[in-house]
Order: sequence, then structure tokens, then C-alpha cells
Amino acid sequence: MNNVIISTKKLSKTFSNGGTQQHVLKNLDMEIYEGDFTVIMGSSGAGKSTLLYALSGMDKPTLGSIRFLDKNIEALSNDKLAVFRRKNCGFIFQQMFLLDNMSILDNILTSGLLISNNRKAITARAKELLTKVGLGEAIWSKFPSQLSGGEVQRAAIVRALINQPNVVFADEPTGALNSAAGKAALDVLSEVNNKGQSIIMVTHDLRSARRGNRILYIQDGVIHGECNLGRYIHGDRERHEKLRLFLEEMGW
Ligand SMILES: Nc1ncnc2c1ncn2[C@@H]1O[C@H](COP(=O)(O)OP(=O)(O)OP(=O)(O)O)[C@@H](O)[C@H]1O
Repeated sequence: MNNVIISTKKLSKTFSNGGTQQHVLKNLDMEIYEGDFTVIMGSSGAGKSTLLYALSGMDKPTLGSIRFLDKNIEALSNDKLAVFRRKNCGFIFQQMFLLDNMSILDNILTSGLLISNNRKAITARAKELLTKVGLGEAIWSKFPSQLSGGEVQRAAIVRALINQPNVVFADEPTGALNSAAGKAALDVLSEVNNKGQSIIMVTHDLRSARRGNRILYIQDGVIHGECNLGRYIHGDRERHEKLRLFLEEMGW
């Protein structure tokens, strides 16, 4: 088994909604392994996104700790956390908008140049990734407002991957994509995972979920079950069936 890259101890997240308290994550202990494509599933409202935000340091837990590499991220100041995230994390979240006043390519280069000053290499990588997700040259100079939702989503995926982060956090990365565009996006995620980057993805979509090698099912604020599928192999019907049976058992 690979090294642990993120672990939580008694992780709790409670929201106060109009005087009532909602305990979404409850004393949750879990580990994420380096190099894994971890998928978080569960019913709507179970707390999948809440968990993803906590693991990635986008949101602070109410109680408990999150060890990410050699840092307890819940204890970091906002500035230190921002530096840590920039160095180690890529985010594919629905609400992570691109900057409106910049072209698609510039949006991606701006992220890339935050941690590297090799403009030539960053530009080449950006163009390669854009092409892989199906965004050809014709749209590189367009502004986000001139693109469809699915095109923006694919550009956001490239932006998340440009710095080759240790961990890519993805929340329904294919949510706005049709079948072909979704496959292209998932192929890029599988490819970077095969090269060693860890991925943690929340999804409801079976086609996306079966890319993962480890599926975690969240229920009642804790990890209720897990399924190890092994590395993704294209066209492997057995793994699809194994995932389907696991989800059926979990009551999905
Ligand atoms: N910022 C917030 N303030 C108050 N309540 C919140 C907040 N964020 C999430 N919640 C509540 O916490 C619960 C879990 O939300 P979360 O988005 O993590 O669920 P999810 O499993 O990702 O759901 P879905 O699959 O529907 O996206 C929901 O009941 C939601 O309303």
C-alpha cells in the first residue's frame, strides 16, 4: 500500500442553519493514499463536498485535525494555507470561476506562472492539455463569457492541472460535460494519475467513479464503506459490475 498523503482524526463539521445545528461530518477518521484515484460517493446531502473542502483546506473543520503531507492544515494561518495549497493542490470545483477579463490561455498561464517562471514550458503544457480535453486553438484567445459551460469546465480542469499538483481535488468534474467531452476530461485525469498525481473526486456519475481505484462511501457523517477496484483499465466490465454491486450494498 502507498504512503498516506492525507489523514483525518475525529474530523467534524457542523453547520448552524437558523438556530439548528447540522452535524455533517462526525468524528471522521480516514486516510488518503499517495498516487490513488480516490472517489467519494454517497447520497445527495451526505457531506461529500463538505469532506472534499475540508480535506483540501478550502474550509476549516469545526473540530478535529487534517494532516496533509507534513502539515496539520487546520492549524495553518490563511496565508500559509494559501501558499501550501498553491504548491500542492489543484482544484476542479464548480464555483472556481475563471477570470472574466483574461483569455482562456492567459487564465491558465496565470496559474502556471504562480509557481514557475518558465513561460515557454508552461505555455506548451497548457496547449497540450487544452488540446487533450478537446479545446482547440480556436478558443484559446476567447474570454470565459464567450464559451459554453462545458468549455469553461474543461478549461478549469486544465488550470487545475497546469502546475502538476500533488493532489487534484475534483467536485463533479464532468457535471456539465456531454459524453465525449466527459470522456476526454476523465482520460486526462486518468493520465495524470497514472503519472503519480493523487486525485480525490466527488461524483454521482458511475462512468466517472469507475476511473477510481478506491471508492469511499459516506453516510451519516462517516465513511460507511469502501471498495477497492484496482487500477482503471479501459473496457473492464468486471470492475463496473463490482462498483455497481458495492453501491447497491451501500443503499445508493
Ligand atoms: N455553507 C453551508 N452552510 C450551511 N449548510 C451547509 C453548508 N454547506 C453544506 N451545508 C449542508 O450540509 C449538508 C451536506 O452538504 P454537501 O454539499 O457536503 O453534500 P453532498 O453530499 O456533496 O451533496 P450533493 O451530492 O447533493 O452535492 C447539506 O445538507 C447542506 O445543505
